[in-house]
Amino acid sequence: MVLANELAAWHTLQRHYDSEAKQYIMRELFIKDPTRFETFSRQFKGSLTDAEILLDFSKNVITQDTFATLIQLAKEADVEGFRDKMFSGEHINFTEDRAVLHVALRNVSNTPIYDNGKDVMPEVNEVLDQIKNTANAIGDGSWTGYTGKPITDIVNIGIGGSDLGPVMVTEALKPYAKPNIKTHFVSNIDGTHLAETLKKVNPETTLFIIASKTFTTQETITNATSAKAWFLETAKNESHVAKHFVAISTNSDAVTKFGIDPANMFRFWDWVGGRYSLWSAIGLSIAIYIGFDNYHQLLSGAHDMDNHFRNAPLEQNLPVILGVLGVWYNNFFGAQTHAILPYDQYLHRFPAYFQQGDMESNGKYVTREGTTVTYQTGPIIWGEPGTNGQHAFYQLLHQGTKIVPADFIAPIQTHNSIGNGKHHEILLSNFFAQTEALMLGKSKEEVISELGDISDKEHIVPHKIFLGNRPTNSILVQKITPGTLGALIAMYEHKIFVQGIIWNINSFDQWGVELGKVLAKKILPELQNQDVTPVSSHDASTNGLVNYYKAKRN
Ligand SMILES: O=P(O)(O)OC[C@H]1O[C@](O)(CO)[C@@H](O)[C@@H]1O
Repeated sequence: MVLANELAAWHTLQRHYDSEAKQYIMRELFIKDPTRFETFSRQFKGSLTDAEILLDFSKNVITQDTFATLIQLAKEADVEGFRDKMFSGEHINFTEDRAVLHVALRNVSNTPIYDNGKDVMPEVNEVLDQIKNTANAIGDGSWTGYTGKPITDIVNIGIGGSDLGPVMVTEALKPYAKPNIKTHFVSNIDGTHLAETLKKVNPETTLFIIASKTFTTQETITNATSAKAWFLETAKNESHVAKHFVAISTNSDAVTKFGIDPANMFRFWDWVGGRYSLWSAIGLSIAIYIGFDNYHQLLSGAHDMDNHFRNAPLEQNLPVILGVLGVWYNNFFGAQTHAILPYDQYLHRFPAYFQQGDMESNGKYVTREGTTVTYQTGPIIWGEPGTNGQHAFYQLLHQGTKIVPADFIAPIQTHNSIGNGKHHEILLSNFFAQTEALMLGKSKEEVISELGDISDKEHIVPHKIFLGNRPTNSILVQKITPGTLGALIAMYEHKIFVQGIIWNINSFDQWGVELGKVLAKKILPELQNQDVTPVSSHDASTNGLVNYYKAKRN
């Protein structure tokens, strides 16, 4: 595979950008083409769930030529070929020699999917049954604690992909929560996270889910060990652990060594990347919280989107469209970041979830061939829910010096139609107004005509001008249901896939998180050592910081 910027379509895009596209003014493009919304919007409708998504990408700095060439870029990068390799279990995560098969976990149509010649579906379904049985037993109160009381609280202990997905989804699907179960999440090694959670729960009625693909992650194992010690302070007897601790992992030896009964282990496989693992048993807390049927809808919504990604022509394909538009701004306009702005309070962790999903996948400078890229790769992902973001950072979006392409996401129907729907209409009026304002801007003439007599106000005119022409996608869904959420998440996962293929990087490993972990393990014994002799094994700054800490800590 050649570098992305060696592809013919990339050169065409560069010429197109230099010669005309960088001067495109969206408000003029809209005047020229009254059908621009119809040309640049697509609809997705799930067949297994109620998921419906409208993607309006007409407020982008593109023409039909731009769009056709962006799609051509995806073709030349062989997005379709790599997509098919992913679905057929090829080891496209070649640095770890692994298949990338999170799609198998939501393959509710149950067609065979192979890894190393073996159909993975029977094992996937076995674990799915185990999830179902556990979620049902906790939901109906038949899973009881060591004193015979039903479980009322779930504490998921995990970090990164073993935390962010369940946190985001349980927040997003709160309207579907079972009334008798509360969920809590402990991820940070900072003891405060565990301590504050333990204050809220009772050992007799709490189930701890230890979620770790590797079961070696320092934060998770330390938190799990402290949680077990806390539990045993009251329960006293080790044999009670079986009713209160389950594990989700690929590492059964480490789970057994930790003291969790193998019967209480939910397995998953090395072909599930951590940041794609909410579809595996890592989603157990979700299934317990919203019930298995809703959890199944979540998987089905994602499966619908998988089918769309596999089968829709590229120019109709939502993940492909989002992917190539991101490349357009990242690589031709020099955008450094991409904002995800959900106009739905339930989606308040959606941007944080895709910080890992996107940045751990595509934050890489080495190509699949091991050379250094000569172009930008993954953007910085960030965002907050609307309208809070408006009152915080939108000033920069509207009048700052940086280009920030943004996705605006909103549901047509709210779960909370309080005030006779007034809140939701105000929310949506802001959703529509923001993308309009970002695109249109406000000219000098408009400012002057608004101000009327400007004789004593001329100096403020420049401050009130909005240049506009700031690109956004509007993503309208019918309602945040389990099916819709599943489809939305899968849409973004595949968008990340498309971009990784175009940039010719491996989106499925994460070597970049290792170095800091290794150095922390070297520093820990130096902190544990009470010897006051200053450390000198690091650079001057790190020595200085460690020694300052050691001198001041007592
Ligand atoms: O599930 P584990 O093995 O505890 O890993 C947690 C997280 O740590 C990482 O490996 C990197 O920090 C993530 O990819 C992963 O989601």
